Amino acid sequence: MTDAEYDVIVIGGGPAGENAAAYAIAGSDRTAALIEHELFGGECSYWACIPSKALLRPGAVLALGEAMPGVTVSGPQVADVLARRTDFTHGRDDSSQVDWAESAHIEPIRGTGRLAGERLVEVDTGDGTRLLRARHAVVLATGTTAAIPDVPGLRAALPWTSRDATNLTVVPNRVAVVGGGVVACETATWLAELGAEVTMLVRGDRLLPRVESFAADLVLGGLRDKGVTVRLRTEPRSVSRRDTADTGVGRIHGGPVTVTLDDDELEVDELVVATGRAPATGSLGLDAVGLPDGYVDVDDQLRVREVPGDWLYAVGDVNHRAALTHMGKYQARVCGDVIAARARGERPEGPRYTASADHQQVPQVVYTAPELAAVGLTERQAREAGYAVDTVELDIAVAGSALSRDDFEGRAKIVIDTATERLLGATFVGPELGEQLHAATIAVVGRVPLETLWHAVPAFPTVSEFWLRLLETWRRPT
Ligand SMILES: Cc1cc2nc3c(=O)[nH]c(=O)nc-3n(C[C@H](O)[C@H](O)[C@H](O)COP(=O)(O)OP(=O)(O)OC[C@H]3O[C@@H](n4cnc5c(N)ncnc54)[C@H](O)[C@@H]3O)c2cc1C
Ligand SMILES: NC(=O)c1ccc[n+]([C@@H]2O[C@H](COP(=O)([O-])OP(=O)(O)OC[C@H]3O[C@@H](n4cnc5c(N)ncnc54)[C@H](O)[C@@H]3O)[C@@H](O)[C@H]2O)c1
Repeated sequence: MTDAEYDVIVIGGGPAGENAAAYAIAGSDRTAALIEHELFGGECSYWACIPSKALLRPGAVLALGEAMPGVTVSGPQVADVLARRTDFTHGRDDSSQVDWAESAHIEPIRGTGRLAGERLVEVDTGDGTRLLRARHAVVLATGTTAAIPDVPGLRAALPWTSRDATNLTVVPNRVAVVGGGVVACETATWLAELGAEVTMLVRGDRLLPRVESFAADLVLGGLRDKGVTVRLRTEPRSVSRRDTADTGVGRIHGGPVTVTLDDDELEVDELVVATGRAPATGSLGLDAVGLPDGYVDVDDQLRVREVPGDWLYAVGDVNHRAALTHMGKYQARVCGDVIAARARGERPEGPRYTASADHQQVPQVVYTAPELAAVGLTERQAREAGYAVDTVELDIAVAGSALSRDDFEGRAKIVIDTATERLLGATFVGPELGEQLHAATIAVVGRVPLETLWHAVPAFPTVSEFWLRLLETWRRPT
């Protein structure tokens, strides 16, 4: 006997889950429940994208001011930076997200959801258990949590995860960041900007293994220029800490931490673990529908593979296709449209109902200093995918970049499919170049021939004139 029926039930109220629910019922009288066991708005709003970018922006503004003769800037005022961050996370009050859900005719349910069989979801609300039935679809959107590697003593030392680093209430004097991915690089950037003495412990021989190597090198140089000590080919062998104390999120979790490395030791006041993510599927009941625990594999309509009947979908980080907020929301829009079409008795066919951009056309901005913006395939990924490629790579030096700030240094690379003369990927590194990325995304997704791009004339004197230099170089290779 079920307690309630909805057309659509979404488990996980992050950005992907919210969008899937909204799109699945938009403009109809269909009903949706959105189940969240923590904060509606998810990791992105309170613990990840929003607070991290709020912490990084002051450093970028300060650097711009310092590079502009005639302008005097000072800072950062740490208390004000942290206060603005907290404004953006609403002090972890999710009532505005609840209001949004209700205004979109989605019923928010606080509790932990788990699959209990075909179209059945059990919710532990804290006061008891409710059994819900979905008439059309169940969507899994439970995201990920920080992965903590099995290093002796590490867990017992109560290290910071990204949640502590983004919600810091105090800047540790000496801090070590374990990892060399996006979270590690961004975290090291804001901690150094806020005055910490930062050491990065990076297992590999470079940062950011999935980006063009010139871009990773420039990010490495930028971190070192900020005073960050980056130790490559280094990982903790064991960790010990005196007086551990569970003081809460973003506070120092006890006395000094000793990190034992291969050849020496490092003592710091706090340790941040940024070694990747694990799927939040442990208590999701995947076994109830015959699935193993772990990331949930989906097709391009976001239907969970291996589960027949077109009723179970997964969007966002939990499906491991492209762990970025904008890509999770993109998948959610497709998924919601697919569910809506099926509910109307239509066959969802064609591009509107197919997630295609999260394979080889993913845009991402890494908010380090310099900023790194990339879309599509790197040269190496393109070659591995079987393309014959041409590349153009150059320093960005146009009137717009020189005018924008006295310290402008940037570099751009494009990857071109030799057979079709279309762009497969682009990478830009330099101050505020994230804002230049969407033009490249349109060219990659739109498969715009470079001969056509030649007629897309960048306005003078904008930074975007570097596109002209790229195309000139491609037309007249030296
Ligand atoms: C430090 C950091 C910075 C980042 N910065 C960026 C950035 O700048 N740009 C970007 O695009 N991406 C960024 N990301 C990645 C981004 O946060 C994720 O891609 C995004 O949050 C994924 O959205 P989601 O909805 O799939 O999952 P989540 O945001 O993780 O939401 C899942 C929700 O499901 C809930 N949940 C889990 N299990 C259950 C259950 N059984 N029942 C009920 N509720 C459940 C969770 O409480 C959570 O609220 C960053 C990540 C980190 C860690
Ligand atoms: N600006 C943005 O778009 C942004 C910002 C932050 C995070 N994100 C996304 O969030 C996701 C998670 O990012 P992340 O940086 O946590 O993960 P990641 O997978 O990008 O990087 C993890 C890093 O940890 C290292 N590592 C893994 N296990 C280790 C171990 N046992 N010891 C030492 N090092 C180890 C890896 O070599 C890698 O360098 C990514 O998909 C990322 O794109 C995006």
